[in-house]
Amino acid sequence: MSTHALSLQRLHKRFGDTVALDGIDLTLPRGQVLALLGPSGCGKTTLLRCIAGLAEVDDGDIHLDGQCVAAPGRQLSPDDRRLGMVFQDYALWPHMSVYQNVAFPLEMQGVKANARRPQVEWALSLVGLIDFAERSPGALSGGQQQRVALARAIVAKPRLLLMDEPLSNLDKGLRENLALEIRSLIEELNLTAVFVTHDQHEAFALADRVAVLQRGRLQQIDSPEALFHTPATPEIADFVDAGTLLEGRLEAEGLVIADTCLPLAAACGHRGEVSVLLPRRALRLCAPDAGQLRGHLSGRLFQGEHLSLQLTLADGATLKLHASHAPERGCQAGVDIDISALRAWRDGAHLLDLVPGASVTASAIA
Ligand SMILES: Nc1ncnc2c1ncn2[C@@H]1O[C@H](COP(=O)(O)OP(=O)(O)OP(=O)(O)O)[C@@H](O)[C@H]1O
Repeated sequence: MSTHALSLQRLHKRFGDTVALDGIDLTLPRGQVLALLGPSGCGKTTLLRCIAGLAEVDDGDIHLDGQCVAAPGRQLSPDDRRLGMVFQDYALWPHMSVYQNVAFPLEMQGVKANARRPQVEWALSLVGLIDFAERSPGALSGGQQQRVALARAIVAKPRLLLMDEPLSNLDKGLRENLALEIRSLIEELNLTAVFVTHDQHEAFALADRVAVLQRGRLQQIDSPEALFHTPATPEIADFVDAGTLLEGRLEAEGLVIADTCLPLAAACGHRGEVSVLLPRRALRLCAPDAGQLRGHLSGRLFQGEHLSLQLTLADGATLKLHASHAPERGCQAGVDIDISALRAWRDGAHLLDLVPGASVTASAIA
């Protein structure tokens, strides 16, 4: 039997001329949570719908626990896939009580009323809503309604939990709390889950692994930490807000960014235009004349644990960095760069080795 709860091979899906999924391959081990992350229109909802059985694949196949549930000419119905689903807009039945909503999947499976009760009570207790069983969904807050949807999704002990933007209708504080609750529920029940989001914070908070989709293709699949610290392309770096992206140039003398040459400790084979990622952790605020780059503080946001800063350089480029102290907005400041933490690509996709660990001093280009 397959060790993977979910396995997708060469998945293709078109809508007329639009290629929604363009050859997706991925596997998900049992007990893991996978986020499908990407910009609007990248294909993440289509992928979730194909897994759920709500859309048919054109090519490729989908296996759940080693069982083929979708392939050209083979399409197991959603009910036969034994999945739990949570939708962005909760999708609760307004004319049914909370209890009846949660009991519904069991009823569909033909579980007798007296056998349903302990399972429904178990699911409602898990989401902290046992005292709300007789209420109608309309008499609950958004967060409570999403918990009911979660209880309904897990009540029949699905082999895979699918969630479509489960937190996006909730306000920030509630989103964080519910993310923590969902995460601990998933761990407690050892569930395998796939969820769709366009918000990297939601993906990072809930997932063990994050799959980034762009234009129907899987661009990178990694842990949240690896995705954030080692994005595979500038586009992904930009999407997960991994720092500042600048256009630069590799020359014999070193890496040129914002008219400043950062000498590399050893030569990098490539010469020419590059995209450079400067993660916040690579930039340290210092006195105006002490760093390799200098500019004025154009943004300064107090965020509790740190200040979130923007430093605009003479050429108009703006660096994003964090600091614990900073002068007021408008003041001049310098930035010290840890070149070993930078990433650079040529042609927008080919990662270059910038010689990690180099310690640099900068020289201005005339
Ligand atoms: N039923 C449909 N008919 C025609 N085109 C569709 C259909 N469903 C999706 N598409 C197209 O397929 C592509 C992928 O859509 P999909 O909804 O999967 O993207 P998404 O990443 O979930 O976007 P969003 O975050 O905006 O929901 C888009 O170009 C979309 O317009």
